Amino acid sequence: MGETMIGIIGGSGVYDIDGLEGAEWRRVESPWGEASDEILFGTLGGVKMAFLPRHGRGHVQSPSSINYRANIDALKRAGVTDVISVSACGSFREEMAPGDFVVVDQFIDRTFAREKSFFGPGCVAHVSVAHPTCPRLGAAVTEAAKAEGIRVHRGGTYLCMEGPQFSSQAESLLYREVWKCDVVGMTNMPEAKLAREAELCYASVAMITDYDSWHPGHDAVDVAAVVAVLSGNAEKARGLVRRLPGLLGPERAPCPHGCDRALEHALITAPAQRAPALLAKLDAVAGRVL
Ligand SMILES: CSC[C@H]1O[C@H](OP(=O)(O)O)[C@H](O)[C@@H]1O
Ligand SMILES: Nc1ncnc2[nH]cnc12
Repeated sequence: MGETMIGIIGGSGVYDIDGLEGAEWRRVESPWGEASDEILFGTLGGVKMAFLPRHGRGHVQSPSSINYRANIDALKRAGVTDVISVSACGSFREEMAPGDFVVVDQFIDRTFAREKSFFGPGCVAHVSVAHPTCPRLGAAVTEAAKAEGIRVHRGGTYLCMEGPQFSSQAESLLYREVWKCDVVGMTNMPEAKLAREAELCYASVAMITDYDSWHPGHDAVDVAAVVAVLSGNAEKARGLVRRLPGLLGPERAPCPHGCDRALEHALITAPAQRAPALLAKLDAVAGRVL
């Protein structure tokens, strides 16, 4: 039995969390470069917490400039076991209205200008992302949202676009009507894939801010519309986070879905052929199996 450390990745509008005992911002060095910001450490209800603002305090990183590898590596290196992302998203469903939360369970990755793996020449690995989110964590997040009185939908497909521009109406209709996606954002990929490579449980909460640009009864999304809904959503997200320690507890059993053993059969490079420089960088992410 290990110790739980809950990692929260805060998206647009969520640049800190409150109520942590012994709260302290600390930089975590990573061989993968600079994380988006320092990490806020502390405890909540006796459970260790680590909070990282995805875009940095003051929102300085764009979806394409975020160093997702450094962020996930820094969280893993700091001892995080479970990662919960809270993200501002557009909705493709009438019933997933601005102000609602959606506990995402699937992704379509349309990003193309990001580093997507910790592995590569000298140490090749292929993890499964058939089920990219952890159902145990998703259940806890759903329960936390319900306990906070948030309108929450369990399950949904998140279309991750490169951005930074919002979608054209034709893209919005394609994602909604042909691909049957539920929400759209710019950041959960490759974050979720990297969390899986790092053997971290990952859940994602989409905080709906708008109807993107498909809805005949609503203007196409812009930042002003997102920000108008964001502050209320951010308060709800903080309430949700405060409920998590009570639901997850300080002691952590192995993940029943195997997220924490994702690398068990993923490495394919022959041990004698593995590149020492890459292995050194993989110490936190893959040290368990190397
Ligand atoms: C400010 S609107 C677009 C911006 O908001 C979302 O960020 P996050 O996923 O970190 O909450 C979206 O992905 C874009 O980065
Ligand atoms: N409509 C939208 N598209 C992409 N990212 C978003 N973040 C919030 N709303 C969004």
